[in-house]
Amino acid sequence: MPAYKLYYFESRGAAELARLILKQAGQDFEDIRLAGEKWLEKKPEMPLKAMPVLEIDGKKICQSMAIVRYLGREFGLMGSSNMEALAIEELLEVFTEITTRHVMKIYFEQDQQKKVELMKEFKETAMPPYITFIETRLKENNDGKGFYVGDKVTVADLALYNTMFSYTHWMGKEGQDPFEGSTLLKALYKRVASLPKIAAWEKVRPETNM
Ligand SMILES: N[C@@H](CCC(=O)N[C@@H](CS)C(=O)NCC(=O)O)C(=O)O
Repeated sequence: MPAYKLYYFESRGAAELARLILKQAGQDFEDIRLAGEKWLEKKPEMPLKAMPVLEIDGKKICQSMAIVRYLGREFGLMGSSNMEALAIEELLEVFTEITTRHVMKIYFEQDQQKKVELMKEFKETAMPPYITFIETRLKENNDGKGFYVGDKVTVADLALYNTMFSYTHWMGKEGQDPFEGSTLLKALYKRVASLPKIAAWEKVRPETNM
């Protein structure tokens, strides 16, 4: 097995899905969290002067979603067929779209009142079509009672858990739940959160705002 080092800031952010995959796979890795001066010292060594970066036996690889797909394939978490892999990748793209189209704008809004209004609009207008889509896909597999695809956990389930955790904590501070009423997704969230390796990680991982 190669030696893995995962470099990121002191947050879940764009690195947490990779961490979850490594944890679910039971794979040792160095979880290197850089801040301030330490980041500035290391930055020149990073391929695109940004993180996350996964170092595999000394080779530094960037781009969070490429890292996620690589780790998913490496540890058998990208489904059991090309069709399952397609559904997983489709979901990953949905989350990327939600982040770039909606979440970034809200996150960087400086005016607190405007921010809360944007969150409300996000929950009431932007999210429902995505939730309907994800629930429809989920129902196509075992009527939504198991995992997102197939009969075992994949990167799709970890991504759902990760996104739901992040949005719920972030918007929960403003009394908003973007997944309100999504019983199927909430049930899947619980199934993933109670996987022994994920539950163990959630207990010990550093608590961060994002
Ligand atoms: N497309 C890249 C984006 C990487 C990126 O922009 N990372 C941010 C943090 S999420 C960063 O390192 N910014 C540089 C800095 O803060 O100095 C990915 O998905 O990995």
